[in-house]
Amino acid sequence: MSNIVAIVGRPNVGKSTLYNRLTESRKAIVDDFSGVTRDRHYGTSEWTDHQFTVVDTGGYVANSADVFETAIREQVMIAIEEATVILFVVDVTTGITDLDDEIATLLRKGNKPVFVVVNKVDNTSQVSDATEFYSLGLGEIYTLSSMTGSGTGELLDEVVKHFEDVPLEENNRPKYAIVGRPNVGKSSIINALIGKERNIVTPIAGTTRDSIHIHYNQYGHDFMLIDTAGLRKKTKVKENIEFYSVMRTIKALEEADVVILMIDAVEGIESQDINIFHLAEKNKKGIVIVVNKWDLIEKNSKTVKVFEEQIRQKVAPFTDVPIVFTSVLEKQRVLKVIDVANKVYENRARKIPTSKLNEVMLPIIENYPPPSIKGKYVKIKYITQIAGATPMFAFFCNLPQYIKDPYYRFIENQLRENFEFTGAPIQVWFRQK
Ligand SMILES: Nc1nc2c(ncn2[C@@H]2O[C@H](COP(=O)(O)OP(=O)(O)OP(=O)(O)O)[C@@H](O)[C@H]2O)c(=O)[nH]1
Ligand SMILES: Nc1nc2c(ncn2[C@@H]2O[C@H](COP(=O)(O)OP(=O)(O)OP(=O)(O)O)[C@@H](O)[C@H]2O)c(=O)[nH]1
Repeated sequence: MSNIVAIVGRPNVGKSTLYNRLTESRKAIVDDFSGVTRDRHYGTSEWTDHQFTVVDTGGYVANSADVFETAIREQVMIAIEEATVILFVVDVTTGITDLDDEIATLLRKGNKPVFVVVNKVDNTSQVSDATEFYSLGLGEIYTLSSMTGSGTGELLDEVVKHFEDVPLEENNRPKYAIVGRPNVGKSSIINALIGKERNIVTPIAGTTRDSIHIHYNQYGHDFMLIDTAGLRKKTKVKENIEFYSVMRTIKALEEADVVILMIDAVEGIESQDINIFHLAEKNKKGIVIVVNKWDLIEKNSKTVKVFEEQIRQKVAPFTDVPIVFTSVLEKQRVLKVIDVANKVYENRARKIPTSKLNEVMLPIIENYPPPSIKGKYVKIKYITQIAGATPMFAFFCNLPQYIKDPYYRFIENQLRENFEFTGAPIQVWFRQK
């Protein structure tokens, strides 16, 4: 089950700074991905063996003054519905404002754990000022400085206590999540697949508000579809549609084995799509990209190639991902999506016997050994696939610390060229032996 920590609060209290602080351990990985520096309001974080997703609501609020209070109120409501834990950020330098009071009222009515985070407590002399925030009526307060990071550890120690344990698998059927921005055609493709049977499908497990699991068992296929469609009716503020769908998407994505990311052919791949892609990649999910509404595109013999190249450029470096062009409206290639998702599911579960792995990879390494550093040579002795849900490989060698990024990439590419892992993220480690 996913654990989502939502950061709420009025503007300028330091939500983004806290968000950056909480996700910064991952920054090095995130920075590897080119082209996604802005518009990133959610990321993964870790604390004492717990992994969770942090969502910064701040970035979603509209600039215009007349919608923003409505927007913030709505966001708090969405956070109450969708998050595991809510961090309510307030500012010690301003004290309690009217908007803080209003947010507190909503949070008191909600049934989710709320942590009052009194930010900008940069030195101990401000700690006593923070006691004012007890009057919000939300229990314990946590003073911290997002700028320096002091106090975040104490907060996270308490936050992780509210996380749900990973539940037993509800079954071992493959789980495919259909995700994508609003209006891209998620409901349409699910309807095309399930047709009238949809009506007799009942949501499985948890509340009806959770993402809906649909059991698909036709034409020799047996899998679960996780549906994130149909969220638009719930919110009035345009920006919150995005926020809402992000929360749902994170949940669906974490539950899935393969993520079917739908992109609108007319709008092309946008930063939100790329963020979802990277989130799926970081979570080691299989990925299929579906370019829908292909009927609306004027095509010539090169169009598919051009589209594919543009998409691969944007999602780089993980480009070994299948792309299917569909028109759900004209029922084109809808079943192909499922065939491809099945293939990716297989690829993600693929196990290469150690003997085969060494037989193929050792000669390649022999021909292109890691470059020597300061006259020292890395000698790779043998390779083995590590047991797990996703493809992971350990390369045993004398000087693992001398292996640099380009060589990791080379090895990954060689694994992909010689074995079939299309759509599945691969992890490669060099280990001392
Ligand atoms: N002194 C001090 N300043 C801080 C701290 N955290 C954030 N700030 C400052 O407060 C200002 C607002 O911080 P943001 O993180 O952008 O606030 P926000 O809540 O995300 O704002 P919106 O995006 O408008 O919702 C910035 O100038 C930060 O540098 C802190 O711990 N101490
Ligand atoms: N031209 C064209 N229109 C499509 C296609 N697929 C879906 N649409 C239309 O796009 C609109 C949105 O489709 P939905 O299936 O509701 O999109 P959604 O992704 O479920 O939207 P949310 O519920 O907001 O998340 C509808 O009017 C569909 O008829 C397609 O392949 N071609």
